Amino acid sequence: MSQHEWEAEEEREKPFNKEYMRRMFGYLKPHRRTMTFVSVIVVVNMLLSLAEPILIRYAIDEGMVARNLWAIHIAGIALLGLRLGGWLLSTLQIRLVNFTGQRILFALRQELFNHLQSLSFRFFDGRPAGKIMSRITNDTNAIGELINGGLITLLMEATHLIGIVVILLYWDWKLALMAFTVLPFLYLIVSRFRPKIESAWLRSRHTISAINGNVNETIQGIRVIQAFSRQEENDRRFHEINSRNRKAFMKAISLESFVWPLVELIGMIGTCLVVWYGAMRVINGDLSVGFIVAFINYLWRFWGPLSSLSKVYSQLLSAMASADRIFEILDTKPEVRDMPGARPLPPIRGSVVFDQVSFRYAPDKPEVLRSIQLDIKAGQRIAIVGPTGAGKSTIINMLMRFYDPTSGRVLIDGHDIKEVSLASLRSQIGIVLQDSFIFSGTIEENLRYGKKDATMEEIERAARSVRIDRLVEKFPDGYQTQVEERGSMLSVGQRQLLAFGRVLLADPKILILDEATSSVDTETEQHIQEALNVLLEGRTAFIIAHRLSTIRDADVILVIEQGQIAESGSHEELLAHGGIYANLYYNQFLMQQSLAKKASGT
Ligand SMILES: Nc1ncnc2c1ncn2[C@@H]1O[C@H](COP(=O)(O)OP(=O)(O)OP(=O)(O)O)[C@@H](O)[C@H]1O
Repeated sequence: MSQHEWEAEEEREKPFNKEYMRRMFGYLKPHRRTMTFVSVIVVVNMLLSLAEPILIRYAIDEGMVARNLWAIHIAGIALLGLRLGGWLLSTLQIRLVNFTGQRILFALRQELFNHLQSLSFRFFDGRPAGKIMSRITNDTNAIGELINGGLITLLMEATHLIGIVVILLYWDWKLALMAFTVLPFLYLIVSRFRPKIESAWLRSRHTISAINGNVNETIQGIRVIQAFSRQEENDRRFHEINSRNRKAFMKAISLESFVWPLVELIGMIGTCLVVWYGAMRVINGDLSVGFIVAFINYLWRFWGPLSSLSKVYSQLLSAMASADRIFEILDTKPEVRDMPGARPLPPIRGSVVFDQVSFRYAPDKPEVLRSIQLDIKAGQRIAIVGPTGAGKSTIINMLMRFYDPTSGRVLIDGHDIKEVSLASLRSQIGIVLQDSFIFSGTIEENLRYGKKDATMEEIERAARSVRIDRLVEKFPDGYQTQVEERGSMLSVGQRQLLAFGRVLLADPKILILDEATSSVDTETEQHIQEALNVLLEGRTAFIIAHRLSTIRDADVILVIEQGQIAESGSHEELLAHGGIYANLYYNQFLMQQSLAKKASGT
């Protein structure tokens, strides 16, 4: 799915979906008892609140009109009691609902995060990271809010409405129907404007995520932006998105400021009708003053729940869209996973066979690897060379089982890697990528990534072997030095050395290395070369090679072109063959080396 298709997908609002509702309720199941208790509290609280106008009626008719001071005292104390009871129940209700909501949110976020980590690379291909992140934060919040606030509001306001309607009809159905004559108008207005208000808010939310995305990209790419002096152009783009957000917000507010007061006005008309007709009946002696005051009090309480319920409905639809996105992730099964009954891969020596391996990234994409046949002995060093996009990294992806071949098999020490457990496979293969990913934390923690239970002695030994001990000594905090996110305080060469240390600690039998193309100073280059020799010692190594020295030292050089092994053999054999490699060597590698020599002045 392309980014544009993806964004279009995110824009859609989802209709009510029973299945999603059932699944969302599933998260309430472990809290069934608490929620039942909360429901009882909500209903009791509503009943207490519904009793208030009855007491007011009593105070007026039996107290003020009948001039009975006791009735006024009783009503006053009872009203105070009701409010106190209501306060206690509300405190309990708010605490219980919010705590439960947080627990559900916690579980949902945790489930999503765990699942995300298990998903195969294919899932992440073409899905922008920002969007995935917003699912973990915003979408879980939307569901949490619905469960938290929405469902309780629904229960509370529905009880309220039903209670009021029953009381009003029971007390005086004619007067009640007179007040309800405005309901169809209210319905018309709300149903006409609510979708407009909602879509304005939706636009406002989407433009806010576009703003976030833009700021994020600017921070990530600030070096390139400043190097290319793109600030003005970026300002212009940001201004455009920012204006879209302002406009969407203003539209939403304009609509709201028009609609909700109008709803109140119409409700007021209903109340006025009751006041007018009711007052006449009071004058006629048909109704008491207390009755009409209490009746009007109920009517005041009637319009509030109506608009709350309409908002809950919007909340429900937006939670549906969030549920759709969250369940899409939760329902995606990792493509690459352990087969039923997968055995652990026993400790390996490191021989690798590619048996007619072909691969395409998606069914509608062309084949990226075509019938790759390879037979590598344990301990051999393989340099993979070839033009960009030839399929070098894809070969590595097959070996790590980041993707499964479309056809063919990969065997390690004779074991088909599809039949062994992923954890046992990957723990025996080490990988160092071009731009080594360094996590925020200390240098020690980053090294320990290779072996959780490594002793400090092992860590120091590994650091010495890959020459990062000198770097560590330079920092006052030594191994406890905090490296920022992505290791931004370290140079490219230092990051590479740290990644070497990490892999060395893991001590894998097979090593995959994507050599950095960026040039580093001669001293670091020398450190890297020395560290590399230590690292490669006694391991089968696959190196996507850019350095002439690595290529020349390799036991086998694989020349990949358009997803096929175009040539393979040792440096001397391939030069003698006079094919693609010989051409590459004379035209590219030798030139690179002489340029590098010139640059370093040697
Ligand atoms: N995740 C992916 N989804 C779809 N196509 C991909 C994906 N990764 C790579 N490709 C395509 O597969 C082909 C081989 O890519 P690969 O990364 O293996 O090339 P490479 O030889 O390692 O290139 P480079 O030297 O530039 O890193 C390319 O045409 C590339 O566009």
